[in-house]
Amino acid sequence: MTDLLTTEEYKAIAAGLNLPTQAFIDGSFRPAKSGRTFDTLNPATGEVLAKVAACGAEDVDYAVLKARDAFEDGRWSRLQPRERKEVLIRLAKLIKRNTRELAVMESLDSGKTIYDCETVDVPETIHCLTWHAELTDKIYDQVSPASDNHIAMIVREPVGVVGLVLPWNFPLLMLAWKIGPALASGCSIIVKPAEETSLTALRVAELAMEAGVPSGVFNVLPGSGPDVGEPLGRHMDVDMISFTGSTETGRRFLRYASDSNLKEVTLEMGGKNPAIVLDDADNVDRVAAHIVNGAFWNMGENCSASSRLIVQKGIKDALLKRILAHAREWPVGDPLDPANRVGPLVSKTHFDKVSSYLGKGPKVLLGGKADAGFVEPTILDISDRDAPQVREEIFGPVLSVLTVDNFDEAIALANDTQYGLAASIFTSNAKRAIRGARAIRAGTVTVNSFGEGDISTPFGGFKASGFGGRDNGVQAHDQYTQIKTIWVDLSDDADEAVA
Ligand SMILES: NC(=O)C1=CN([C@@H]2O[C@H](COP(=O)(O)OP(=O)(O)OC[C@H]3O[C@@H](n4cnc5c(N)ncnc54)[C@H](O)[C@@H]3O)[C@@H](O)[C@H]2O)C=CC1
Ligand code: BAL
Repeated sequence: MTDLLTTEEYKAIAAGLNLPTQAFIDGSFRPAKSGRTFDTLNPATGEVLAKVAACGAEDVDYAVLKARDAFEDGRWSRLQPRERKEVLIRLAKLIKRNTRELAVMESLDSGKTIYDCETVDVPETIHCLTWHAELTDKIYDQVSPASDNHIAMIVREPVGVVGLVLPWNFPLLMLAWKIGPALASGCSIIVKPAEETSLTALRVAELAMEAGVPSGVFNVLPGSGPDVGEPLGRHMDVDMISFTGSTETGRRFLRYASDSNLKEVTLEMGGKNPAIVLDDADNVDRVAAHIVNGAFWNMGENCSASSRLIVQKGIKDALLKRILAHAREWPVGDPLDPANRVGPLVSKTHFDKVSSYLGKGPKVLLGGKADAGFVEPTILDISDRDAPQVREEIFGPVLSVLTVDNFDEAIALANDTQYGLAASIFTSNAKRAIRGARAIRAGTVTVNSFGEGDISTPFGGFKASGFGGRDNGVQAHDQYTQIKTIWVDLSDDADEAVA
């Protein structure tokens, strides 16, 4: 980890940034064909950071054409895996060399704290790209035991032209989660960043060219969901979409695919993630620190945020006391001040949505205030299990506390949601921990901790949280490859037939 700078030093870097604002297609920056732009704002100040190209269907068509050309002529898709690996490792190194610039750009554009950008987002982006690069030449094809008279090879081939549709909560890291395995697999990509946060994806595309990714392989189209996401989702020459965002928009991508060419679709969507704390949990202070981190990290703008604390009544008072103490240690304020852990929410629209859940109904144990884009870490004690704060994904720093009598009730409540992305369970009883982890219907369950795992472990959801594949892990490469079976007849008859 690099040493953090002072706020003044970060502001000086911010003032000197050269922000990328145009679309990146076929190896160069260019304006939208319509000439239109949109304002991207700094959520901490509300000021316009830059005017970014507002792409549309004609830009999508052009980028798909270029990505298809690149894919078919093999300039990337048919390189030796070892060669792709070397280029991607160079890209990871270039990102590392530009850590400070990317961290500040990310913080300005999204409101994420510079502390998180420098210590998590940029380093994890580098780690993710390096990991997938290293995997490129270590994945083997298979030979089936089907028949002595044949060789039946099961080979992986890149899917083709893929659209990567990104959210705004981890702009760089979600970019890395998708471009890492997509590029390693040999696909050509069209990235559609969230309109709130286009800048770092554009800068990474430029760095990818510098690293040696050939033109046409890595394209970035900033613009709105309806203007860019929908034409990409409906395009007849896009082979696959990998999406992260809301469940509502995820459903749309399934419709786009079924209305067009039945492209493959993988969806990583929302969550209403439970953290269960049983009476026998060890080290209440440590549990409290995990709960607070799970709920408030990244302003709660996290699909796997622990947004429902399900606590057994015997431990509730002691736990809440420690949770309140930890939560008070999360300073809110200027995201370029490295002491702050909570910055502004990403946009006015999102701030209004999160604010609408505060102050109505449930008992407020902490926080509850929202002002000028910033929302205080808020803890609500709730008895109504159908309250919107219990049912809906708030995607802000709001923790809902629900009290239960026993283990079975806790598991039932944990599963009483349309979502199934992540969960945690805190207990000193190993059998209950495993039984609970198996019983919770979620893609990732952490025991006695909060976390999303590691780049080596697959990430995705059950139920309305996920569809069609996993990010991360070796399994991420499954998304971006097709399996083909090739039969070779070895029998003498076959030779005679050929002769
Ligand atoms: N699972 C996750 O990581 C995320 C979940 N969310 C949830 O979604 C809620 C709404 O946030 P949004 O930014 O509106 O999410 P969203 O799902 O609408 O946006 C995600 C991406 O989809 C694109 N998109 C939006 N509408 C589209 C359309 N009609 N066709 C094609 N593409 C489209 C957006 O431009 C963006 O790139 C949040 O409050 C949160 O609850 C939001 C972002 C990430
Ligand atoms: N937490 C990483 C995935 C997401 O929030 O979308």
